[in-house]
Parts: sequence; C-alpha cells; structure tokens
Amino acid sequence: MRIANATVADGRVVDVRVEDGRITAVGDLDPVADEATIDADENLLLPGAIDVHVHFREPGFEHKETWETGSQSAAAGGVTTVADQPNTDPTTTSGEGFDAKAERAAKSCIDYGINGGVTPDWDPESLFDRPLFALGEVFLADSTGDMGIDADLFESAAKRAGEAGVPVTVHAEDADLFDDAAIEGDLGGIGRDADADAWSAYRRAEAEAAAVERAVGVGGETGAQIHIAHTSTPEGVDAARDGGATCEVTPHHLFLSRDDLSDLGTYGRMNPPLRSEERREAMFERLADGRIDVVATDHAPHTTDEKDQSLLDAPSGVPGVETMVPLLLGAAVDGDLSLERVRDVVATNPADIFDLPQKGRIEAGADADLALYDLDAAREIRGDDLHSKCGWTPFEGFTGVFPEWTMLRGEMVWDGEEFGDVTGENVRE
Ligand SMILES: NC(=O)N[C@@H](CC(=O)O)C(=O)O
Ligand SMILES: [Zn+2]
Ligand SMILES: [Zn+2]
Repeated sequence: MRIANATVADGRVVDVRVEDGRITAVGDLDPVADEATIDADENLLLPGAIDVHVHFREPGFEHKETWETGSQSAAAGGVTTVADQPNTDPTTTSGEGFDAKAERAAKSCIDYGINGGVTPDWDPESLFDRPLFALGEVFLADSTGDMGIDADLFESAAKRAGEAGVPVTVHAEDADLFDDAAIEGDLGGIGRDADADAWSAYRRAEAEAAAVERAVGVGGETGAQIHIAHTSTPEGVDAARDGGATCEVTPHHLFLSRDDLSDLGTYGRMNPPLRSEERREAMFERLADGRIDVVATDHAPHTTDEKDQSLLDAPSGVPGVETMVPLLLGAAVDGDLSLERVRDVVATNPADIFDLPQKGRIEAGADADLALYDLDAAREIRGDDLHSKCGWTPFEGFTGVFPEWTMLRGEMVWDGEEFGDVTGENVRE
C-alpha cells in the first residue's frame, strides 16, 4: 500500500509505503504495479499516538469502560497504543492479576502495554515474571482504588524495578500536605452543582512537588528510571526535571483550571486536581517549550450516575483518550503549539522513554501506526459523539481536530465512521 501526498509534522509532503504492517519507505515514491493507494490530499499524517496512562477498567469495572470501548475510543482519537493502569479488580499486582488483565486486553483493537502495581500484599516475584510495560502508576497517595503506599514500600518496589530494568511511573502527591479543613463541613450540591473547588483546595498544589522530590530521590538511590505521571503544577514539572526524571501532563491540566469547576462540579473532580489558571498557563508554557516530555490522558472514566453525587462521594477521574490529539491539534491550529511538538509529546517521546523503538515515528522499519488529520476540519467536541462507555467529556464545547482515519500496523482500525476488525497486541511480547 502507498499513502500518497501526506504532509508530515515538519511540513514535508511525502509518500509512505506500507508492507506487512510496517513502513518500508518514506519519500517521493512511484506506485508499483497493483499497489493500493490512499491519497492523503496533503493532509497531516502523524504517527499513531501512544497514551502511556489509561484506566480501561477491565477486569472489575466493566460498567465504566471495557477494553473494547476504551480501545475504540482511543482509535477514534488517533491513539494506537495505550498503557493500562493497575487499579482494576483484581488489581494488577501479581502474576495472576496480570494474566486476568491480559485475557481481557486481548479484545483491544489497538496495541497496548500492561502496568504492574504496588500494594502491601503485592507479589513482586510473579509480577516481574510477566512482560510489564512499567511498574505503576505507583500511588504515593490514595486515589481511585485506594492503592496509596508508604515510603518504605515505594523504595523497595523501585529497587526491584531498577534491577529488572522496568521504568517506574509515579502518582506524586503527598497526603501529609493535604488541607483536610478544606473538605470539612457542608459542601453542598451534587454533580455539576457541587462546589468542586474545595477538592483543589484540599489536595493542595504544594503536595505535588514534595512527592516528586521524594520520588526522584528514590530514583537516585535505587537506580530506577522514574517517570512522573500526570504532573499538574509547574513546581512539580521543575522538580522532576531537576531530579533527572521524565514527566507527563494530562489534557485536563493543560486545557482546564479551577475557573472551570463552577460548571463542571464533580465532573471536574480528579487527582491531582485542577489548578489555578496561572498554573495552567505555566504548564502550557512548559509543554510548548519542551520542558514537559509527554502528554498522556489519565483516561479515568466513571458513569454519570457515579459523578452525580456529592463532592465527597463522587469518584475522581475524567475520560480523555479520544480528545487528547484533537485538542492538541486544535491548539496547534490556533498557533499555540507547533505540529512537531504535538508529534513529539504524543508519539516520539513516549516511544523513546518507554523503549518502543518500533512505535512513534514515520520512518522505514517502524510499525505502520498512522493517523490522518484535516487541519481545516476542526469541530466541536461533544460527549455524544465519543466512544467511551462513560458517555461524557469534560471538554464539551471545546474545538478539536479528529482523525479522518487511524491505522494500526497497516490495518484500518477507524475509517472516520466505523471500526475495522483489528486485533491489538501486547507491545512487550
Ligand atoms: N486520576 C484520577 O482521579 N483517577 C484515576 C486514578 C489516578 O490516576 O489517580 C482513576 O482510576 O479513576
Ligand atoms: Zn494517578
Ligand atoms: Zn491514573
């Protein structure tokens, strides 16, 4: 197959040859006999995005998301590889837990990795016997699933991961620094009417940098490769960089702030929480100038019934896997971000950090994981149009550029209207 006349992120217009699921040539390519051609019409061709932080909820919470719905949502947003987090039921904290997830993940229509998690009763022996994508997210404070662990366990877990050469991804918040008084008394309101700003006041910004410093310190002592998940503050990003760690930011910490909580209510409750508009802008600046390595979604779907509760009863987390690339391309169209930055933070950098040499690039030898975007076809994001089982988005009404089609290893997994019959594989096997 030949994809003709594709504009790549650096502005070149090229042809791309795909054979047996791989890219075999990029450049000015003459068609060969009987070769199928897809005319890209000078639209933007990006490597399939790699979202290194999703919660596809299966096994255990199939009412929120499944591997089928989560992976379809990803594909419809130009994402062709995901890494799934361990706070499922059973938790992915033993070989058995890993196997239970691997069985479900076989239904994914995109490629994937499976992370191992850490709890006091984990079984590192059998867990490290499995092909882990990463150890993590390791919860330094409780979040959905209450998997927060103490400093000693974190250190011994990081040591083990370091020995095994497995990267460690960290949910960095220090619960000792939370302001419990912020969520005491009558908070009033349910769902969108709840005063969710209290959540941001409670899980204070200062709690992030403190935990990041602790995590990078443990990285230095143990030799483990540390990657900070969902950094939400410029202080957290700077502490990660200073300590030699890589870091990711979510779309919600780039595009939403505490100012949006009066509309979102509990639909804007997540960990770490939304920050001030000033901190949001500082995060965007660090994304644009290269200080943030990766955008990953922390796709954490919950049903509207679950969100339509009081601030304290509603679960933390928002969906995002389908809207990540569309939002970033929307920002690129507005001139806030270069297309090369978008490509790097959603594809090339995650591939480099998590050792996926076959992914994240449009060059000969790489997997033909590709998505085509018409930058003139930005449209309004609507929860009703998305494919996650949860049926809502915190980005309702924002503008995004969705893929015309998405290809996994040369097969059309999303043609803009329908999903192909495509089977994903574990990228570590
Ligand atoms: N981010 C969240 O608020 N929630 C995540 C867990 C997590 O990533 O902390 C979830 O699994 O729901
Ligand atoms: Zn987390
Ligand atoms: Zn998470």
